[in-house]
Amino acid sequence: MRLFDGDKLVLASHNAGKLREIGALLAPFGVEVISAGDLGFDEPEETEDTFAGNARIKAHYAAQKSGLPALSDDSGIMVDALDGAPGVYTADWAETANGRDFPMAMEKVWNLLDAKNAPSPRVARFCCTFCLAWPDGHDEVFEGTVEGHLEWPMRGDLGFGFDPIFVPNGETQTFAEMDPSKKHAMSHRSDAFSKFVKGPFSGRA
Ligand SMILES: O=P(O)(O)OP(=O)(O)OP(=O)(O)OC[C@H]1O[C@@H](n2cnc3c(O)ncnc32)[C@H](O)[C@@H]1O
Ligand SMILES: [Mg+2]
Repeated sequence: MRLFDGDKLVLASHNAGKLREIGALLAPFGVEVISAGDLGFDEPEETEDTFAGNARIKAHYAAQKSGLPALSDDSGIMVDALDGAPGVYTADWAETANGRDFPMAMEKVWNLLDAKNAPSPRVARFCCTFCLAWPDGHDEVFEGTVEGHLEWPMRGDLGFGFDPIFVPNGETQTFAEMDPSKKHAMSHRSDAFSKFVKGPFSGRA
């Protein structure tokens, strides 16, 4: 049985970094991928306070509009000494009147940690929740994490978002210094993707 009619999947994200990474993860599966932006879809409001809740909003919105299965990614960074912030609100912390400013958001996180005299290592984890939604309204959710800590100053210009200050456990490079294939091997996104592959994509690689 084919899981997707025409093997076409909408990626319900407007984040170029995520689209690049999910596209690379999906590449071996022979699925035709089209992004919500390519289809001219706007971004639904992310009104939930959980990764799964917002992932569901984005995936269902794209599945309903396109009539195709849609895969969304809601993600963020949780810092232990900030009680899990910015978490679900990671993108919001970067919002300015002129668009998103991630260096500013990273500096804000670091300054808050300094203000609290948070000890080192400043433990943090990236979380990623995928939602695969079908036009008939059902969905599946897959969650992934990667543990690590934050370092300052920012290092590296690969990756996106908070990558320049996140060092995964057992590594010395930030995600932004790593070759993308190395980040793929250990990231929260690849952790969620491995569960996705064991589900709907089982046996297809
Ligand atoms: O909602 P979509 O359109 O998918 O794109 P977004 O950028 O708004 O994505 P989120 O709402 O999920 O916000 C999560 C933010 O967390 C950050 N983030 C998520 N995964 C990351 C990663 O692998 N590396 C660095 N930062 C990441 C990134 O800055 C995102 O903007
Ligand atoms: Mg978003």
